[in-house]
Amino acid sequence: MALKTGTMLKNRILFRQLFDNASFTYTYLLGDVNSKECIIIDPVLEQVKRDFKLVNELGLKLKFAMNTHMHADHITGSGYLKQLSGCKSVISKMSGAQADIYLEDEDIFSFGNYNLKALATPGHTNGCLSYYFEDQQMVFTGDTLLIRGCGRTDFQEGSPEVLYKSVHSKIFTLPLDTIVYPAHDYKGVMSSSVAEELKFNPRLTKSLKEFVDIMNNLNLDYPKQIDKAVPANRVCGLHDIPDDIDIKIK
Ligand SMILES: N[C@@H](CCC(=O)N[C@@H](CSS)C(=O)NCC(=O)O)C(=O)O
Ligand SMILES: [Fe+2]
Repeated sequence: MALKTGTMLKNRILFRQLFDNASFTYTYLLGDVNSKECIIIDPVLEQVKRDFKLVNELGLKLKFAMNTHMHADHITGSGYLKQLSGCKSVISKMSGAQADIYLEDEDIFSFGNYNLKALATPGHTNGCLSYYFEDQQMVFTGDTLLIRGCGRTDFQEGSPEVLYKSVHSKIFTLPLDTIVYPAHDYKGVMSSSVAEELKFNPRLTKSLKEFVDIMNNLNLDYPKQIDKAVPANRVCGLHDIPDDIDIKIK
């Protein structure tokens, strides 16, 4: 039986930050307590059953499974969530990935009584979007802006110059107390703020020239799942996963 929620604080948003400890990915659940509509941002395939169980326990109805970009390090849970819930999948038009709904810069989308705005923030990939939730002073930055870091720019059409411009023009211009929720953190930090990143981000506080130099010398290994994740994510992740199949990527 679904939990009864929202009896005291009618306008409070239902918000959960969920974690996948294999890929260090944060998945976000946002729900409208009144209408019961909810969305999920950046679901991970291996965690779909956990996330969908939570949606049901909270008495919510999933409207959109959204991605901030075509991920390279994990397979999105969008396809499987579609299969389980009948929700629509959402990604940017520029991502080159299949989805039911495509967003572009400044597009507004809603769940329940709430609106979010898509901000085109390319640089990590061409199709990176950040999702700005002005009403709750939140921004979901995907891999564009990480906490004290940023997405790498050495594959998937990455460009340090483009990423620098995206962050400075689209994220750092948001109200200073906007809370930044990234797609990953590798050090256990869960959120930041625009003010904090403007002051302490060791990459993006530098000049463009210094930033480009840093990004061109990160020398990171490619994500372990890249060869499976990108082709799967191009078709909205995997669908129809039977119960007896171990969906963990070896
Ligand atoms: N070791 C991980 C991949 C780590 C990684 O490359 N992370 C990406 C975001 S996922 S596309 C990134 O942009 N990192 C930036 C950084 O500075 O770490 C794996 O094998 O999956
Ligand atoms: Fe990424």
